[in-house]
Amino acid sequence: MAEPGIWQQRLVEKRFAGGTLSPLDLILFLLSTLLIWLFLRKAHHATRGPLSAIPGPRLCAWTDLPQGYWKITGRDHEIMTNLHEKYGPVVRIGPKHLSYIGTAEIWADIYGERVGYAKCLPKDKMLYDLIEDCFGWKDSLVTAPDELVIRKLVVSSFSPRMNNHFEPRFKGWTKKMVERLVPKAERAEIMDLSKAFQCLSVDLQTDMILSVDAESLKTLDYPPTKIVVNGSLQGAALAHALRLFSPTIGRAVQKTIVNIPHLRRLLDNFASTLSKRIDARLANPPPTGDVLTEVLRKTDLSPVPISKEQFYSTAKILTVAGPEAMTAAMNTIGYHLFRAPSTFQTLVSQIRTRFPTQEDLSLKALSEMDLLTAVIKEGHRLYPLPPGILPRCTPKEGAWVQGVWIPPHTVLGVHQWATYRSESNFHDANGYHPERWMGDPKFKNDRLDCVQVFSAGARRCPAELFSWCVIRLVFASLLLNFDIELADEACDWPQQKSYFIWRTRPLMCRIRPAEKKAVVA
Ligand code: HEM
Repeated sequence: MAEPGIWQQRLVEKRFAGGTLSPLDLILFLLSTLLIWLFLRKAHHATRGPLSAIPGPRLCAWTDLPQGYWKITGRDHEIMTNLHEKYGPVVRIGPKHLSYIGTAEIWADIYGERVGYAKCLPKDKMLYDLIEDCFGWKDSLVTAPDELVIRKLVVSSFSPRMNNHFEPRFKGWTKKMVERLVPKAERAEIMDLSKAFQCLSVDLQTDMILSVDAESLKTLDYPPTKIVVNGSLQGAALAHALRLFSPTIGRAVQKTIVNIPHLRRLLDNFASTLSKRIDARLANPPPTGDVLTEVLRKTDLSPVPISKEQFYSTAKILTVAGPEAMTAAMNTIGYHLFRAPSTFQTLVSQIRTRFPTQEDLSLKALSEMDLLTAVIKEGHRLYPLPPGILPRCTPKEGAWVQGVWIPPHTVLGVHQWATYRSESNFHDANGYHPERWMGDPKFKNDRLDCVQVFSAGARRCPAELFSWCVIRLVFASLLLNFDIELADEACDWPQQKSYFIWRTRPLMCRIRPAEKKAVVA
């Protein structure tokens, strides 16, 4: 076949020679010129552009199709880890997409606050708008620009003072979880402990934020929120992949998916239940106060008004996103702890010695237990949420990362799974070793500060302290009251797929009353 340029030249020669250039010929000529120009531009960007020096699969420099495909497979975390092993700490995974193995400095460069231009790199709209579109959470804290006042209000609602204030409430809910598990333990049942984590998180957080009992622990089954989230994950990954390729097609597919009657009904019920709960809460302020009390109090003092829509969407996202993250965290912490008999036994004996009864558990005392802290950190490291990248976008001035100038409108981020499974950061990176967090000399070269499961900078998780308090209480309560072993059915737990967040597998465990039983007063 003749090259396109030669073919064009012939067309022009032939037509002009005969003096008969028809409108169709002219259109063909212009179209082919345009295509050639687009091709050359793409080729230049792929092979000579500013990102061309960064290694990666060749096809990725030309198109987003490979990374879109990886997202749909649910195996993005493993594929990316292999790519980093092959190409190094920075990989070009799309024409304008970069993935990094994190270090403390890289986290700060990408997610930290910057001086001189934007306060921090903005979130990539391709992903975050999708979350907003799917659930209709317009301008919530997650998608609002960073300087917005709403973030300050939410952060102050999760302050250390508020955590102390809420301690009795946290303890009340963990005790309720224990009470619900006692009959199962007495029958030595095999059960999905993940359901208990999810129910506790939903009930505790709905109570803490809206002073409403969501009643999930009553059934010990997944609440409707989980069904909606699980049902939407793969569809959202498909829409995201298509948006990378063509935002218009991606949006159209996403609209079709969310309008599938069954899913639409679930989403609508879910949205209206949440709205009704917020309305009811606003109509009847609770005497004891909750997160919303704090947000409302600060809103009154704020010089910048918060729109009703933003207020509602933020309250909704707090009651939904929180439990998902907490459940995923508790699943990985539990799974890894229960399959490490010696760590498990040591922690059990530390807890049962220090706290004779459930009532003796206290946040302060638990925060002093180094092994408990190490077990939580190691669980987070092995299955972080989200496992992939929290994508950020460089502004029109571009940005400097590790002394390298990254051009404008490049999407980049630290890949958590690849970072935490990298042997360059951790000795035996795939192994479970809580002792690496306790100064064991075997792990003296570990780069512990590259683990930032709550992210870093101005948009880091506002509920980190809260999450620590609740997770410590939950595990202390479980180990104090029950003997727990993983059931055979849990053997495929690690084969989880990730669609931005984990699609969690059941955590099947056999629970029995603790041999030296603690008193649930
Ligand atoms: C172990 C549990 C948790 C983990 C690992 C976690 C992790 C994270 C991460 C990595 C981010 C940054 C997301 C991004 O940049 O896109 C984030 C943001 C956020 N998290 Fe958490 N989170 C947890 C628990 C919670 C809980 C319990 C709540 C609410 C009650 C919560 C509310 C939020 C909100 C509202 C944001 C958005 C903040 C912003 O954009 O300014 N998280 N979280």
